[in-house]
Amino acid sequence: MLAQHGATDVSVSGLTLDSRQAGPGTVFFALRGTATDGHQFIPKAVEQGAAVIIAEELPADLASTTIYVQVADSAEAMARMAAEFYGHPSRKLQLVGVTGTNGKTTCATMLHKLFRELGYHCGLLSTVQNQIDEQVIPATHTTPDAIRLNELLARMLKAGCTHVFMEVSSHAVVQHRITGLQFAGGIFTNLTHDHLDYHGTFDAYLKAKKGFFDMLPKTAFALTNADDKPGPVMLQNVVGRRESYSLRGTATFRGKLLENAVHGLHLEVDGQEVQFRLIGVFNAYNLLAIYGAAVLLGEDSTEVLTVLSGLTSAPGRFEPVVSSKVRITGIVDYAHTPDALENVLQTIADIRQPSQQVITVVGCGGNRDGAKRPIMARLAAQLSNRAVLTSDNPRFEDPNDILTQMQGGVPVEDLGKVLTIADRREAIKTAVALAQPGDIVLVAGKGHETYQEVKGVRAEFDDKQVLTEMFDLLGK
Ligand SMILES: CC(=O)N[C@H]1[C@@H](OP(=O)(O)OP(=O)(O)OC[C@H]2O[C@@H](n3ccc(=O)[nH]c3=O)[C@H](O)[C@@H]2O)O[C@H](CO)[C@@H](O)[C@@H]1O[C@H](C)C(=O)N[C@@H](C)C(=O)N[C@H](CCC(=O)O)C(=O)O
Ligand SMILES: Nc1ncnc2c1ncn2[C@@H]1O[C@H](COP(=O)(O)OP(=O)(O)OP(=O)(O)O)[C@@H](O)[C@H]1O
Ligand SMILES: N[C@H](CCC[C@H](N)C(=O)O)C(=O)O
Ligand SMILES: [Mg+2]
Repeated sequence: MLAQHGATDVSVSGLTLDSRQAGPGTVFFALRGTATDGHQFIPKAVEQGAAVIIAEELPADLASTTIYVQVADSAEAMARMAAEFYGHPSRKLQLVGVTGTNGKTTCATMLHKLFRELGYHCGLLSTVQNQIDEQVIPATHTTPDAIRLNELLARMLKAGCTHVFMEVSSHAVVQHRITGLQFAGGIFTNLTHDHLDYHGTFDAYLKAKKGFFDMLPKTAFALTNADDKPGPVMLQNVVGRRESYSLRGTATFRGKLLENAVHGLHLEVDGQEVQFRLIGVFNAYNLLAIYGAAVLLGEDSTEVLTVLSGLTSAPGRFEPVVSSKVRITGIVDYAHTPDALENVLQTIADIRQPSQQVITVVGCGGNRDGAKRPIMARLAAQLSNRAVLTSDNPRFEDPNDILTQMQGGVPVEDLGKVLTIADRREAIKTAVALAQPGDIVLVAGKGHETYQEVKGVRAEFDDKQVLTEMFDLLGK
């Protein structure tokens, strides 16, 4: 705290970072955002009855009935106060965070399913949804802001949860959303190209992820992917227990790929042969991470593998869509980064029959990292027999501008394979019409999402539903 004006004792009814939510008795935190500066809204929060204002800079005119506290970093102060206000729920839970470019939702969701099957009450905080046991609480972010996060953890604790599995996005680390939490463990999946619009450089992105491991206490485990180049970096100077998993070399948890087939992965894990329902080498890594974390949390390795072998992945992650009306296999996948798209297309190449053609529908989100657009289009064109470039969530950008940037990445020799159709429904329809019996249509980028966001408006759109509709149409 740098300075304080006003009374020292006050009863607080709630915390908020948004002046529009401020009411009598609330504490309003003025945050410097990316679009606007919360300090501008201090008068509005006071007008709405906020009892306390926490800010990096105080206004010249101070209201006599309000307490003003000046701090060096409002976001950090908010996170610490939120943990305190909600009674530090993280200290009474086994809280495990998963970070990395890809695989967070898969690992967190499957850990939640696993621990439910093992008989625990547990919470989940993920991109797809938050959960208390099977009760679903909609999610707006991969990692909620510190106030919502601590509030959810407190609810989970009250509901009897012993374990909580959560995704830790790089935005969350930088914005102090997880500051003040006590983790029992941290998992690193991998680090590849994404979010460079926000972090500026790959190095800054790496540092953001590393920030999570640096805050782990001595009692926590830090479990990293030894086969991913930045993996070992995550463990540098970590005070917690340093653990790793690998498919290739020495590590705490070792796996060996025996078969990657259409019916699932066959792996040897710590000397035990297991058949899993998930497909793709990338999922072998996810499974090893989940297994390792469960063992580090004290579970029996054989029991963990037995339960894990029967589990399916998170919604919209390599999810098959089939119809009795046509002999085309649809796959809906949330691949929205170059690495994810390459992995998914490589997985399809590994498991398909030579006669099966692959038709890929893909777009890139607006108001997000533009540098990944030409790369994703190139990968779609090179690794598929046909590709239909389309819109993802254009947000506030012109869909045609995004598509022009994507087209720029298609190699000249692949141009003949590529169609561009801005309307996602039409794009899926065209891909299905191009497919011959036996072929595979991959619809990438939106996975579980049930909307398409255009100019701030979310219209209903579900890749799985549209694919099914198109299959039915073709089958008529
Ligand atoms: C880029 C980013 O992370 N933005 C987040 C950030 O918003 P911001 O910095 O843009 O906020 P701002 O609009 O500039 O406003 C600044 C402050 O003024 C306040 N304000 C604003 C208007 C007003 O009338 N009154 C008022 O008090 C705002 O509440 C805010 O506290 O802080 C907000 C409050 O926590 C978040 O909702 C918002 O997430 C936006 C919606 C978002 O799209 N975030 C994405 C990029 C994100 O966080 N993604 C990651 C996952 C990424 C991954 O896949 O790895 C995630 O964890 O979800
Ligand atoms: N371990 C992995 N390595 C590389 N790619 C992966 C891995 N796991 C999943 N993927 C791919 O990335 C996509 C997103 O996976 P998932 O949702 O689990 O990641 P995430 O890290 O939660 O993503 P987000 O940052 O958007 O929340 C999947 O649909 C799949 O294509
Ligand atoms: N967590 C990612 C999700 C991207 C999903 C994709 N469908 C898009 O809208 O760009 C992000 O916020 O960048
Ligand atoms: Mg996620």
